[in-house]
Amino acid sequence: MGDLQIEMLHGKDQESQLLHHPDRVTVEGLIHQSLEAKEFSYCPYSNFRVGAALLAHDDRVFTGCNVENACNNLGVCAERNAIAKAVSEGRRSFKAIAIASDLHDQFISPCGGCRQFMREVSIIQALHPRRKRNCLSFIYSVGVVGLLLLQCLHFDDQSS
Ligand SMILES: O=c1ccn([C@H]2C[C@H](O)[C@@H](CO)O2)c(=O)[nH]1
Ligand SMILES: [Zn+2]
Repeated sequence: MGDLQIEMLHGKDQESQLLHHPDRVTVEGLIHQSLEAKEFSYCPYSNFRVGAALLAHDDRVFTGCNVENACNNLGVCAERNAIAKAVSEGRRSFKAIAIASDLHDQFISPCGGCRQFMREVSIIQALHPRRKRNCLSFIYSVGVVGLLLLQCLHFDDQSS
């Protein structure tokens, strides 16, 4: 992890100035855990391993990997698994999520279903590790939650 590089993808918008930015140690730990979670990926159909590490507001980390199924549409993405684990253990408020794949020169971008899930729990900071010229770098993406999925389904008063 010594050669970790940080690239900012977004983050200059006004709302991102108000966000809590995890410190470097936290970010490195989160990325590391997403890479570990990737090792558990069950993906015999796509052979595309994904791991996610989700940082809750109380600093607990919940990991998830993609879990595929012979019945294709039952497969679950890593991000959604991590979110479901965290919510089922009482967390609803999050600081950031790291998402790792085996892609080399590109970072992974969550699918529409995961964006809808992220929208529900207001995840707006995503860390996308990628390997580039033999060193691990990642994109630090900060955005406005509504931009995860334009005009997505949401209800404003479902705080309970
Ligand atoms: O952000 C993503 C993108 C894809 N996948 C999974 C779904 C499927 O199992 C495999 C190929 O799309 O990767 C994730 O878990 N997260
Ligand atoms: Zn997804």
